[in-house]
Amino acid sequence: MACQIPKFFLRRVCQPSSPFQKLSSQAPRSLRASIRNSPARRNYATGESGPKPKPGQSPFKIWPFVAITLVGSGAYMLMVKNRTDMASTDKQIAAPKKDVPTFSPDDVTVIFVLGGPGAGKGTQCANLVRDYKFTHLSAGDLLRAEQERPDSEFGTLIKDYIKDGLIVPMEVTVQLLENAMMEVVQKDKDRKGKFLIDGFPRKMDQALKFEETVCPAKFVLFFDCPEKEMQRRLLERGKTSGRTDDNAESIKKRFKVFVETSMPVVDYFESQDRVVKVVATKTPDGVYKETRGKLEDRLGKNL
Ligand SMILES: Nc1ncnc2c1ncn2[C@@H]1O[C@H](COP(=O)(O)OP(=O)(O)OP(=O)(O)O)[C@@H](O)[C@H]1O
Ligand SMILES: O=c1ccn([C@@H]2O[C@H](COP(=O)(O)O)[C@@H](O)[C@H]2O)c(=O)[nH]1
Repeated sequence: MACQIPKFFLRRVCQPSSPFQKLSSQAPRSLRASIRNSPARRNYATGESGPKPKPGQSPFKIWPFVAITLVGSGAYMLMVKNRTDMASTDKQIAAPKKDVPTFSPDDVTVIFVLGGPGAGKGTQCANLVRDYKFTHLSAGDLLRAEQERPDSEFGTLIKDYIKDGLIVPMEVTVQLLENAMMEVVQKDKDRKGKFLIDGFPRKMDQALKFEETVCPAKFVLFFDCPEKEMQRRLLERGKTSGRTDDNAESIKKRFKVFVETSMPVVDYFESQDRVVKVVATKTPDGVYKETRGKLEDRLGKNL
């Protein structure tokens, strides 16, 4: 079970190092030496200097220490109480945890579509929409649309994350996906219930959150393509796409995030036998043939 540590405590305790730790370990030797050898330090460390006590008088005056300790403890307890109250207020503000996902997997089919940047996810999703009446929801497209929405409070944040190929905090993306699914389910009776969620989940927290609160997925459709080919495709696409992340520098960052953050998600689903893998190096038609065949095998008449 996860350890329940109050957030304020974590924030304080998990700082990598205090300024003082940094100072003592990273400061130049001369500065460190001058701290070690200061007169104040010598005084407490050796007891060599200072006035001598009278006979029968304790060398230490104890009351100032007792007073400082009592005042200090009182202040600390007050601070802890204050922070605890703040933490419980946070909990009241946070959205209530849902007990069940919004959509049941009995009514709604969700297939996550993953693969590196430029592997051909969008291209193959378009084919599947045409032939099997899936609804295609690209997490990247939804984020780009939200970024452009005039009243969005997340516009700038999304813009910065996308440019650097980073994963936008999951709450934003999961909510955008849930809203889009709800809209389709409520409006379009024909298409209700069959979703290709493209380019998502790219990070474990997204995967867990989505399956817990929105809908458990059937499996991941994974397009496997080497970086060299993906880079070639993206640079070609970059000539006309207008995307701020289809350039050599952003592509490099996106590949790194894909390997370090998104591949563990594929491994997680693989460990549950929930990955359908397609080789994505052939022509678009060749890739589609394999995709179709494997989906028919897996879904049968539900495709
Ligand atoms: N099998 C393929 N062979 C060659 N080019 C392809 C193939 N599939 C897609 N492409 C081209 O590569 C580019 C990237 O394809 P696509 O947009 O489908 O990839 P993606 O995985 O959705 O990318 P991203 O994750 O960046 O959104 C496009 O210009 C597309 O036309
Ligand atoms: O779940 C997601 C999906 C995407 N992003 C960000 O969007 C860009 C572009 O995604 P594409 O799928 O290539 O259109 C991606 O690099 C991320 O920065 C995200 O944050 N979370």
